[in-house]
Order: sequence, then structure tokens, then C-alpha cells
Amino acid sequence: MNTTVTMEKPWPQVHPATSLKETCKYVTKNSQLGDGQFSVVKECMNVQTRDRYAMKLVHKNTIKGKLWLIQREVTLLKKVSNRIRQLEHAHSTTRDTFEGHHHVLQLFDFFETPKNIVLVTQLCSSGDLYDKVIQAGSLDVASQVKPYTACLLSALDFLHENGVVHRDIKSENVLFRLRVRGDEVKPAKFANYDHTAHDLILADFGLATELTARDDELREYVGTLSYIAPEIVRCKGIEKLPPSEGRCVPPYGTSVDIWALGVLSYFMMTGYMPFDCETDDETRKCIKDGDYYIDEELHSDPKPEVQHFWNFILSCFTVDSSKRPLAKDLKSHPFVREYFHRTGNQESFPGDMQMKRSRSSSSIHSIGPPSRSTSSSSIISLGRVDSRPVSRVNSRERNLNKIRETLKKTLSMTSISRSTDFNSHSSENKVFSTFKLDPQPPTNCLMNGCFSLTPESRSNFNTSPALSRNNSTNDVRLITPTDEGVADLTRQTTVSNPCSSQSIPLHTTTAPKLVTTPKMKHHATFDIMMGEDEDDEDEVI
Ligand SMILES: Nc1ncnc2c1ncn2[C@@H]1O[C@H](COP(=O)(O)OP(=O)(O)OP(=O)(O)O)[C@@H](O)[C@H]1O
Repeated sequence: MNTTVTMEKPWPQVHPATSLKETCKYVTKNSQLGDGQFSVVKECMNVQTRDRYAMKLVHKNTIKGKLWLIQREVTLLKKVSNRIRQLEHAHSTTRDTFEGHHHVLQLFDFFETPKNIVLVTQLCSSGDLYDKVIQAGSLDVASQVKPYTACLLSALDFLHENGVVHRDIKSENVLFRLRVRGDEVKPAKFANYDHTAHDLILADFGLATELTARDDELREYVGTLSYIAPEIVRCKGIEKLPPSEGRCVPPYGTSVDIWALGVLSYFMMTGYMPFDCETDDETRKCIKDGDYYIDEELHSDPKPEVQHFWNFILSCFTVDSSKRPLAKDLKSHPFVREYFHRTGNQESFPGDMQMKRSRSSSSIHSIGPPSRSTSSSSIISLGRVDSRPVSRVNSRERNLNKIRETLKKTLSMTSISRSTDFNSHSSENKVFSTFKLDPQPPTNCLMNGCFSLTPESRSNFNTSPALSRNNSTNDVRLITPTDEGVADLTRQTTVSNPCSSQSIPLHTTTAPKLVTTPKMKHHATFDIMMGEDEDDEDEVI
């Protein structure tokens, strides 16, 4: 995992003109960080602050009729990000090793262009957990599985406390952020676990939803098959039932994320999925029965952390969701509790002796490493969306040992010492245990989802650009052709990127287009470089 601390402020060479002072302008790299079913994600830079972000571009054509999905994602990310900032401003920290709110993807800005809905988020360019597990074969239980699980638990606790259920916890949605501050490097004496856990970010809120009072009726069949809880499985086909019958299906809540966390921890530990079978129906049956594959050799490993792991999994895989522990309860589980400040109330968990064995283990379970879940493998069978066939997440590779031999790399744990007692939780080790959120959002960021910076000028993504701009009441001057900053910017055709020696093109049409609309505000200037895609020609807002 590349955890290089990046301090430089590369790419665009914008004239430090004061006329750009209030302009929020982004340029993107041509290459993609990733893509999803509806979106392309690119690295971008605010040309004024030089802070680097991820820019998720959701092409409007791809979400026709499903705009509400993006609206929901933005609403949730905005709520969560606002809450994170509140906590930051209040200097609110716990004595836990991980601050849950630091590990949830932050939204910095969002706006709409004629072609795209654009989300500017924290940059997580250090890979994802899926790749980390696949490359290693499986992760080290003490130094990796435990802290990653604890960190995710902390993030889930934060989300659940704030009424948000993620519904798509999986390794592909766990990213590692770009480090932006030099002082985040942990001194060796505290590095008794893989400190990339501090970079871990839970992303993709595409299926997340808020648990309002109304949402005690969460009965949507959503998620990714390998990770869904039994109560979600029971919602399959609910949209085809008459309403009276549909209401008889028990609703679900935040505990679906706890189940998925169990699946994810299991995947980290073993490199394969607990419930996957040859067919989707078999997988669903195993999930409903809580029938997961147990490797006898691993299960009988007497190491305390391994035994604690199995017990943790057992707790997460409690089939009866009303008995499944909450995130805050699991923080005191022996598997992860060393990362959390101890309170008086210690949750009791079932003892190892009560652990049940998988009844059908190897005969039906598919224990090959899973193939990357593409976005289309997320189940989205919501009433208002066309049901799509559920594709399987996992490949059925059987030759586990061969693949493991090929893929397994020796984990570099040489810097790991085991001397620190994290139970003592001195404020001293806390200093190095989590990070300060950075970069701060640009002072002129939107956060109101419109074309202008003014809160008055709100957009619900359907507002026409002209209307949105007209509503702006911000007293800013218009860009004129003689605007020094813009002129400088637009004179450039390429900017050399010191990092990659790649040229970052800056288009030349910005200023003339901007000045043709008299009411357009200075703030509403965004340059979105879309790369080579013909449809993605430069956009000016
Ligand atoms: N903040 C980020 N930093 C770096 N890469 C990112 C970031 N957000 C997303 N990505 C990359 O882009 C991919 C797609 O992002 P995301 O999952 O949010 O899009 P999506 O359209 O919602 O996808 P899905 O169809 O899986 O729901 C991710 O798998 C990841 O590789």
C-alpha cells in the first residue's frame, strides 16, 4: 500500500491573480481513479487552493429516471460532511484509537453542469481494501484485520448514531486516502499495527439511506449479494407483493451493516467469502440460515486473536437481527476493544464453545477469492427503479491454493513492534492515533448544490442554469475579458504536471463563454476537464 505523504502542490500553474480570489475552479487529470455504474471518478485540483480532491462525475444521461438516487447520495454525504465539520470545529474527539467520523468519505463541494452532476470529495488515491486483500491473499489478523475492523466499526458507529445506514459495506468501497499532512506519520514505537488503518475511508454512499421515523419501513432489496444480511434476503421480490403482504415482511435497520462488516472481516482474514455458493439461490439460503464456511485449520488455531476473530464473526452473523449487537456494543468485543476507550459497561458475547459449525461447508461453499464487485453487481431492486438482474459478485474460482500461492506476497511488517499496550490509552498515543481532517473545504465551496455560491441559489439538480444563476444574490463582480486571472488561465493550453510529467490541458474557451452571460457570477466558474471522451468536452459553468 502506497502511503507516501504528499506535500507538494503540483499541476496547474495559475497566475496568483487576486481576481481569482473568490473563484472556485477545478481542473481534472485525464486519467480516471475509478468508475462506477453511473459515474467516472477523476482526481482534481482546486486551482486556487491547490488542494487535491476526487471528482465524481455522474453523467446525466446515465441516470435518467434515477436522479433521486444521486440526490439521495448527495443529501446524505452533505449531512454527514456537515456533521463531520461540526465535530471538527468543536474539537470533538474520543479516546478511541479511531475517530469514526474521520473515516467516512467527506464531500467538499457539489454542483451541476449541463452534462454532469459533480461531487468533489476527499481524495483516496491509495487503493482499496479489495486490492489489498487480493494482492496479499489474506491479511494478518493482529496487525491488519483487527485494526481495519475496529476502524470500520468506529465509522459505522458514527453513521448509525447519526441515523445513516450504509447498505453497501464491502471491500471495494473501503478506500485509502491520500495523506496530506507530514505530521501524520506515526512514530515507530506506536506502530504495532498497520498504520494504514488511519487512512481508511468508507466510501460510496450510493445505497445509503437515512433512518427517519418513516424508515422503520426499510424493506428494499439492496446491497451486494455476498454481503447482504438475512433480513435483506427476505425482502427479495417484495415489490411484486401486494402492499398488504409486503408490509408483513419485517423491516430492517442499521444491523445490516454489522452483518456486512462480519463478511468483510471474514474476507480480510481468509481471502474468500463466507456465504458464497455455486448459485445465488444457494448463497441466499446460506445467508438466511447463517450457514457460513469455516476452515477447520484456521478455526482451531489457538491464538487468542484468531479465537476472538471467530467469536466476533459469530456475533456479526447473528441471524436474528434484533439480537445482533450494535456497532457501539461491538466496540467492547475482545477482538477489537483494545482500540476503544473502555467504559464501565462491557458487553458480553457468546463464548467460543457456543460457536456453531457450518453444516454444509465445503460441499456447497465457494471458497475462491472473489472477483471485484462491479457496480452492476450491487443489487438495486427498489420500487422506483427498474429491477436489474442480480449479478453475482464472486467468481467461482476453485483453485484457491494455486491462486493464493501466486498472489500471496510477504507482508512487510518489519517495522511492527508489539510493545505498546493500547489498553492504557494515554493521551500521548492518541496524538498519533488519528488524523486531522484535511484539506479543509475551500472557503468558497458550494455545499449547496447549485451553480452559484449563494445559499439563496439552491438547485435540486433540475433547476435550469439560467434560473439558478439569476437567483444568485452574491455581490460579486463579473468576469470581464480583461480579467487578469482568467486571461492568464485561458492563455495556457497545457500545464505540466511535475508528478506524472503528464500534461494537464486547460481549455481556452472559458473566459469568452463566461462573459457572454451578463448575470453570470464570478463564483460560478468551474472548468471541468473531461479527457478524451468526445462527449466529455470541456464544460463551462
Ligand atoms: N474519493 C475517491 N478517491 C479515489 N477514488 C475514488 C473515490 N471515490 C470513488 N473512487 C473510485 O471510483 C470508483 C467508483 O466510485 P463510486 O463507487 O462512488 O461510484 P458509483 O457510480 O457509485 O459506483 P457503484 O456503481 O459501485 O455504486 C470506486 O470504486 C473507486 O475506485
